[in-house]
Amino acid sequence: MQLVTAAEMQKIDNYTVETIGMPQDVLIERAAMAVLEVIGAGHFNLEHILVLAGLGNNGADGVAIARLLYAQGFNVSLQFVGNVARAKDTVQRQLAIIEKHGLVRAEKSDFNQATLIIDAIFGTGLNNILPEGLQKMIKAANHIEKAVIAVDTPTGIDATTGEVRGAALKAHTTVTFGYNKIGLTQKVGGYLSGHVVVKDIGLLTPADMTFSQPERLENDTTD
Ligand SMILES: NC(=O)C1=CN([C@@H]2O[C@H](COP(=O)(O)OP(=O)(O)OC[C@H]3O[C@@H](n4cnc5c(N)ncnc54)[C@H](OP(=O)(O)O)[C@@H]3O)[C@@H](O)[C@H]2O)[C@H](O)CC1
Ligand SMILES: [K+]
Repeated sequence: MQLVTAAEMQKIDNYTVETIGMPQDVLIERAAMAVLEVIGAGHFNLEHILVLAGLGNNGADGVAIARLLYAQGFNVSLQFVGNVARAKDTVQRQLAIIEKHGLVRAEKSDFNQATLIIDAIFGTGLNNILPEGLQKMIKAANHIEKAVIAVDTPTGIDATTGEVRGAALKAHTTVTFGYNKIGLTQKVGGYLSGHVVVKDIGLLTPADMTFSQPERLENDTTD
């Protein structure tokens, strides 16, 4: 199994979009469908699903997940985390589409009401310590021990090192795209990621790609 850094994953993303010509929105849709497969696998109480979406492509995945759940008749709430005006265009497009589906974003959510939280706040683009307010929200969410499915990475975990950037959501399951990330297998990231499911969403890897970590053989037990 090949483990990758955040930068290596972003290089593969960019190659797939820029060189291969796969539209980003298609990758976002496939990422969302991959998470729905895990949500629907029967291990979670789906009575009230709360999706937390951030301002980057991780958030775009989250809004698409909320839309797919809503379209299938689930009781789903969507809370945007951050300043919508600063959101990437991928997120803006997803928000416009979900609005036309009739789903109105929640301004504030009571985590206690949710039976499952979908963490789509930050993924491999995390590049700094989390804002204070978000750290508080994450610590409160961890305290009530709700079931959390993390999209790509648990928010607050550095995808390359596994270190915590101020605070990090504890996930029951992490659905990560393309390759597993080094940060989901070591340090606190190895613990907070929970059960990691790697999903293929159609990413192509450049033939000349070099990785910082050697590929581990499937039954390789070395740490
Ligand atoms: N692998 C793939 O092909 C696909 C991945 N997808 C998803 O995309 C994310 C990565 O998306 P990205 O937009 O690069 O980053 P994030 O969504 O993780 O972060 C969003 C932006 O937030 C800003 N940021 C980062 N850290 C902080 C912080 N500590 N506090 C505040 N803001 C922060 C940062 O913006 P800057 O302007 O600061 O650079 C980030 O850009 C990946 O994880 C997948 O979920 C695709 O959707 C599907 C294909
Ligand atoms: K996330």
